[in-house]
Amino acid sequence: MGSSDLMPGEQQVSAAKSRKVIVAAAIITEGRVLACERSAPPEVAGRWEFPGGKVEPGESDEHALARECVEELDVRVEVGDRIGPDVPLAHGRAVLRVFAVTLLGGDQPRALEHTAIRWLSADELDSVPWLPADKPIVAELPELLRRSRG
Ligand SMILES: Nc1nc2c([nH]c(=O)n2[C@H]2C[C@H](O)[C@@H](COP(=O)(O)OP(=O)(O)OP(=O)(O)O)O2)c(=O)[nH]1
Repeated sequence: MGSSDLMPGEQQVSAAKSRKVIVAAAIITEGRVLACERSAPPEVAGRWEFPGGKVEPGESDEHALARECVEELDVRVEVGDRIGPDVPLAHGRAVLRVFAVTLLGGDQPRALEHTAIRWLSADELDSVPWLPADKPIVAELPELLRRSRG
């Protein structure tokens, strides 16, 4: 059955199911968040983001996030609350979903896939060129960072 055979409500459910979710981690430690400079592809290289990637079929958001943090930064993490809304990407075919994350076991991130990584305080959030979709998430961070200073 093609999507044109579906009733309008069913089409919405079908669209939501096929929408890819990109999960990303705002890793927060002592009032700072980890920002990562993309190395590829060329159209986004040099822009800054939160580490993360696509949720694979059958995988939970939390599992995908933990997997990406190991692959990209070689760190173990505990996944906390969502930050901000789902942000539409790629003409609505994907969404960016960001979670607050903390490091486990004293692990220290290493840039295995990024050009550079940098810990930013609330006052430094505007010092890097974020990917456009990250801006509404970054706007939520000053409050969270102040609270994490303890
Ligand atoms: N990881 C990540 N991707 C983001 C952010 N903001 C944003 O617009 N994106 C976009 C860039 C990419 O088009 C897409 C994620 O692609 P990706 O290369 O990180 O993930 P992937 O799972 O396809 O790749 P990989 O980890 O398997 O190499 O989402 C962000 O903060 N973090």
